[in-house]
Amino acid sequence: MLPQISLQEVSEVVGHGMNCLLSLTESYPYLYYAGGVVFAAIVSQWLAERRRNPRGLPYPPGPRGMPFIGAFYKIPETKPWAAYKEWSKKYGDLIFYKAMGQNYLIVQGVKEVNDLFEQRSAIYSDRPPQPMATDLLGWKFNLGWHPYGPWWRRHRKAFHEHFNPNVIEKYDPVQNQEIHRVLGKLLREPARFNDHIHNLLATIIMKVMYGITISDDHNDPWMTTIFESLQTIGKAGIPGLYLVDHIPILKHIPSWFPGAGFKREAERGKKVTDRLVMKPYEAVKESLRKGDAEPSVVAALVSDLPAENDPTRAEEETIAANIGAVVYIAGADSTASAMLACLLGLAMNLDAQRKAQAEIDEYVGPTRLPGVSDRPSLPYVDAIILETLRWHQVAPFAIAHMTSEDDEYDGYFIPKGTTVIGNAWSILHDEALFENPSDFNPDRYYNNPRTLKPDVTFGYGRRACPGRFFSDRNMFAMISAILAVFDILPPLDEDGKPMKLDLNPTDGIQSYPGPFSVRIIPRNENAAQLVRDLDA
Ligand code: HEM
Repeated sequence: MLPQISLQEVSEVVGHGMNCLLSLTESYPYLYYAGGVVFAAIVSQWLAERRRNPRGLPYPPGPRGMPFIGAFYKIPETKPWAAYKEWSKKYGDLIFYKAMGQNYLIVQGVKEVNDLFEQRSAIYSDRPPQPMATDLLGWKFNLGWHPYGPWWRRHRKAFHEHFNPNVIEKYDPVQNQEIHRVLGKLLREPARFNDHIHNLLATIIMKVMYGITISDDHNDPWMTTIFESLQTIGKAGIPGLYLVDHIPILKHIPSWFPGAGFKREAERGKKVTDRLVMKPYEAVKESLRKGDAEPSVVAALVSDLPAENDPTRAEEETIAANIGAVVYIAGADSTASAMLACLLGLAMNLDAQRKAQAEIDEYVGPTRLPGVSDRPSLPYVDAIILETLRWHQVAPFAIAHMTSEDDEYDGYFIPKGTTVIGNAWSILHDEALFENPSDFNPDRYYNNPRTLKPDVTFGYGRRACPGRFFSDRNMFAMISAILAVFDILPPLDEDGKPMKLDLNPTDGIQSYPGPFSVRIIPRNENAAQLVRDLDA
């Protein structure tokens, strides 16, 4: 998934951007020409769409807005997933609008999601171009932003070989070792649970991918590079915030050119991206040369590379390095966000917690932790995972898809190049499908196969998250282990009464539960001793 940046921030950036643009046009008249190019592009897009839609089919319903800027100013700033759900009362489950010359389609019904993303996946699997992020800042490595085509397919295949459900069992030893460590940390420093959970996922992924152990130290050099690169991509990760996203030809202007601040910004950021992708990759290659490499995905990819003189070698090396970097970027914080939501939900529903603990006590007993092999006997823990993924959307809008052909659906015209956004939140909070959808209630999934599973939380069609099996296995191992030895309780107020908790998810491409605290307390002395023994 992606770094967190809220729409509030986006709108501040855009507002600031507009002011800057106005002052820039005074200093750099070529921006008037750029404005002219945008204007011409909008007009030619309009003419082309009329030509390609000879029967004059309407667009799906939606806010129409003002000439040229379209409905840009109507795009909801906070909790847009809930705002779009409100819009559906007026427009239905398919909402279309134009903003700054770009077409947007919001899809928020089970049927529409299935009809478009799944049944027509051949034309609903592209991504909107983001020249600032991919070409200039070097985030081309991220398969999540690759255009739909052969290069994406080769990355996805390489990824799948190492993360499909039949092979991920091999990562269990790393996962379990790190879970034992984190239980020890939760016992010693329960108030820092947020840091521990983030660090746990980062550690598992760096070990699995590169065989690299990161330290708990905030200055760990690997973590510093990752953090810096997330900062550089924060703004550029939002498609359309930079002029160059609208006029890609601007990427060729030299960085010394007046007004080309974005090019200088990109040059600095690109160096960080190169470090992110190449440094750990080179470290693995070096360890392989010296013969002391830890087993890891990247070590396996490097070992499988074609011979030095093979013409495909360079491309295969790029794919190996790219896969290494993308797993951290896509996998660490997303799973951490879901894990934190789970802890919060459990603290809000002690009854659910007791049911899961009773199940664990009965089938696993007090002398060991549950493992993935116990899963068939622990259906309530499974219900907790499903409910967590339904209740809190880590990526409420997934990553935007784009149509690669014109389409007709239900009597409407959907042009090629439309940005298509699935609203998983709206589906998974539909009162017609889920009673009291804002409640964290795993009972709705317990022994109830008819309840809609939260699959859309992992995205759609051919672009659906390829890391979901790994993440699911991590979540089961972590949640069952935590529940076996700890109670997760709400904080107490001054009078010693449990405080009310709330999910209050953050805005952004990637969403986290709002700041909260819980008390994490060993269930009994036996459980505390088990944690100490495992962490020794
Ligand atoms: C709870 C955890 C996770 C959630 C909720 C999640 C969710 C998502 C979503 C919504 C997408 C976009 C799908 C679309 O565009 O339709 C996605 C893409 C992706 N995810 Fe995950 N993810 C999680 C964990 C992971 C993990 C652990 C990995 C790596 C091991 C991973 C790797 C990826 C990759 C590589 C993509 C891009 C796929 C493509 O564009 O073809 N994710 N994820």
